[in-house]
Amino acid sequence: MSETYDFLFKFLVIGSAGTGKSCLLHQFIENKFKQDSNHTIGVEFGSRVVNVGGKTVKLQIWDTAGQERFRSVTRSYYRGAAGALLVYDITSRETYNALSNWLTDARTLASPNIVIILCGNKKDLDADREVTFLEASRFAQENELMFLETSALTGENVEEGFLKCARTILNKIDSGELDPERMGSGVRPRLNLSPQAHVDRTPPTVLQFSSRCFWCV
Ligand SMILES: Nc1nc2c(ncn2[C@@H]2O[C@H](COP(=O)(O)OP(=O)(O)OP(=O)(O)O)[C@@H](O)[C@H]2O)c(=O)[nH]1
Repeated sequence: MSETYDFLFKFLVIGSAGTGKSCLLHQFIENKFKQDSNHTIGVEFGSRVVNVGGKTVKLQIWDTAGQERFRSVTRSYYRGAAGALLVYDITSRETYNALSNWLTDARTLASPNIVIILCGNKKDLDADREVTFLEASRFAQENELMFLETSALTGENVEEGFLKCARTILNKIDSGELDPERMGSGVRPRLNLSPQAHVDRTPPTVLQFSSRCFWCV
């Protein structure tokens, strides 16, 4: 018997190299810390079905490489994303300073209405902190972003980050602000899932320089 989900959301994980994007995705999908994480080459992909506000939502998550040399490849995956985790490392001011550029890319290449949650990752390394919670929350407020500090290592706030973003998108659909039928909305309503839908967790997969995703055509 096939099952259905209410919505399919396209998500991005973006931010500078080494901020912990792949580890956040891995923690969200596999529920454990990814040991020996290497730089992402191009993009990786993972998915998980979640229940948010009484709705079943499949999140299709594209984890992009942070290194500059992959920028042209990763940019081609932005189009049609409904939500994004914008990640910096609380122990690296350099990654925080780069946020404006990432934000511009997301709003230009994905959609001006993309729902973005700012994640200050490596919260467990508080002793090495270079960015305060207060300044990052101000940045978030000024740029209309949600904000959380996360730790892919301990799992703190990781689930919350993805779910908060999904919940906000659902609220926009409910209020009529986001039309899921519109091309490029990053949302697809009611599609059939495989029979194992209730446990569907696609582990992160490396998609090196693959052709464009189906959302982008
Ligand atoms: N202490 C701590 N280390 C982390 C955390 N998240 C990631 N790391 C470490 O940070 C390094 C980079 O993590 P990745 O997930 O590969 O970073 P990335 O952002 O995907 O990097 P790129 O693929 O190059 O863009 C690795 O050594 C991880 O072990 C965290 O929450 N806490």
